Amino acid sequence: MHCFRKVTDDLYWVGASDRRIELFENIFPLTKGVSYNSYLLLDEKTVLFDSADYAVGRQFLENVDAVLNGRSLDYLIVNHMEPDHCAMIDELVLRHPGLQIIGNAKTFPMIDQFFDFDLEGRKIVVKEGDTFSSGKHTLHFVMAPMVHWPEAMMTYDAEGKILFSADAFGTFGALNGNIFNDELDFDRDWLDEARRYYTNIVGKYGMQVQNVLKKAAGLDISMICPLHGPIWRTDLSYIIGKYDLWSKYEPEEKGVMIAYASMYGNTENMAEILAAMLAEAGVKKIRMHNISKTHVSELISDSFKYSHIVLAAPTYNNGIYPLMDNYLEDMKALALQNRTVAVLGNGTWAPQTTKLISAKVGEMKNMNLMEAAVTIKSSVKDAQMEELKTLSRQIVEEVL
Ligand SMILES: Cc1cc2nc3c(=O)[nH]c(=O)nc-3n(C[C@H](O)[C@H](O)[C@H](O)COP(=O)(O)O)c2cc1C
Repeated sequence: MHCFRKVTDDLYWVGASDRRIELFENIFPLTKGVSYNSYLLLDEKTVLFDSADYAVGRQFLENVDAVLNGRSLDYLIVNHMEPDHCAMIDELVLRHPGLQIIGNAKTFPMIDQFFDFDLEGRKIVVKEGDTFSSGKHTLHFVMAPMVHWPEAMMTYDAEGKILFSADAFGTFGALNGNIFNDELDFDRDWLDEARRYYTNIVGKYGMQVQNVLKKAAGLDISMICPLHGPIWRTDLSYIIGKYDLWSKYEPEEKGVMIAYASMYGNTENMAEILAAMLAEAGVKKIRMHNISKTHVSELISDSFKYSHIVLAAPTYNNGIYPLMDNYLEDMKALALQNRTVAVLGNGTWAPQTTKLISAKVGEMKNMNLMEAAVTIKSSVKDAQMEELKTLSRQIVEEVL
């Protein structure tokens, strides 16, 4: 049975949520599930904006059928060809033989790659600035290349002042009946997952996001309909502001994230000592992670959030402890920049991590490596307490 919701007089949310999914993209743990949003416009012509993941296909189709209420589906706009939004295209074509598909020049080769149905006679190819009239509504197409796939685009409904933003402004998290941002407490319940979604999925493409934000600034937008998570119809500047910060790789908080790896507790002890020193000096925004227990997607999310990052790890077979190495590779791949980083290393016979971690951070863009790194041999002794005090003092001067 259907569970659609009305967005405006003639626009409906026909998406669905998945709370059974363990891993998004088979990588990212989802403790709160995810929603796949799809929107159906009942104008003189009927227009569907994107479809949904196969996992929620039945609910999605029931919602679409219920809103169509006997009408046929005339147009499908494919803003994004990632399978979590396009998996149902062939099913829609089967159910609505006259369906026309609107996409850009990069969309249709991908449809051919993912599906086997014949596109002949169904394609409407649009480019930047093109418009399409569904009756009362004029839809404008805004290309968003590499946010976060090459074919990504957005559709702007000038009458409703609505931006269908594809994956931009989306977040992890299933919807709970409430689909509008003013029906829930985004800052309290959603922001962390929104940041984790953005930084891990889109984070690498900050420059492309900046380009799209500039285009969006020229549009009169009163509602943003993303493909995941809540619809924005109030306080749009809040989420646009977050996207602006994240895509410029600017921290949200002046504070310290301490990410440590430790097998036997000695590197952990060094990290705890530094945290206590910072707290003693009045630093309130300190976030500690044992990276063996925290998923790397959360580490990335907090790395984007805080201004200062402390990395602590033991030496492992002359290299960096593997999970720390993986986290550093991810940080580099996602183009994190503009952070101040301090390194704490450990080793029992030939400590290498201080040097090796510093070298990896040095390969990243605009990273400020603090000189006051600390190396211990197996465990913290009095001499390193002094070095930790020096490092703590320097961090405190910058964050307070
Ligand atoms: C598999 C393995 C490989 C290691 N390789 C090195 C090494 O190459 N160089 C070194 O100095 N210590 C090496 N160590 C020792 C640890 O880095 C060292 O004991 C460190 O103090 C452990 O810190 P923790 O107490 O935080 O786990 C290795 C330890 C293990 C278990």
